[in-house]
Amino acid sequence: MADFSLRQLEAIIAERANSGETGSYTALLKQKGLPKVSQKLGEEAVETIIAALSEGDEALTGEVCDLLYHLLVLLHLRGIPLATVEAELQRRTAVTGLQEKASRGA
Ligand SMILES: N=c1c2ncn([C@@H]3O[C@H](COP(=O)(O)OP(=O)(O)OP(=O)(O)O)[C@@H](O)[C@H]3O)c2ncn1[C@@H]1O[C@H](COP(=O)(O)O)[C@@H](O)[C@H]1O
Repeated sequence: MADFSLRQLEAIIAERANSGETGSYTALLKQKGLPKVSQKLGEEAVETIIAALSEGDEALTGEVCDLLYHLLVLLHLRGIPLATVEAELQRRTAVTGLQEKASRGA
């Protein structure tokens, strides 16, 4: 269990999204399309914020799982591999967050 990674969940999502199985929530989400997945991601983000501010660790962990799952489904629908996100995060480790913000001209 400790070895489980987001890469493995990404692979499960890809397999289930393309399965077309009626019992698959991932396949159902894919069928409903990017607007529905984006809406769900927003809902899960709000639920995560509420849990962070007013609920216990177990509830917050559950909401973070829902959030990460829907984020991975969104990336799948947009055709962006998790490896691309990881590569960008790795690139950003070369600078501090404030330096990165300044480089964007913000
Ligand atoms: N990690 C998840 C995961 N996290 C959350 N969810 C689903 O996300 C939904 C969020 O709950 P909500 O109450 O907000 O949504 P809802 O009311 O069901 O949906 P709406 O009516 O709002 O559209 C629930 O149906 C959860 O089951 C997930 N569904 C699937 N996975 C993973 O994806 C794999 C494949 O799932 P299937 O595609 O269903 O086989 C599973 O084995 C899991 O590993």
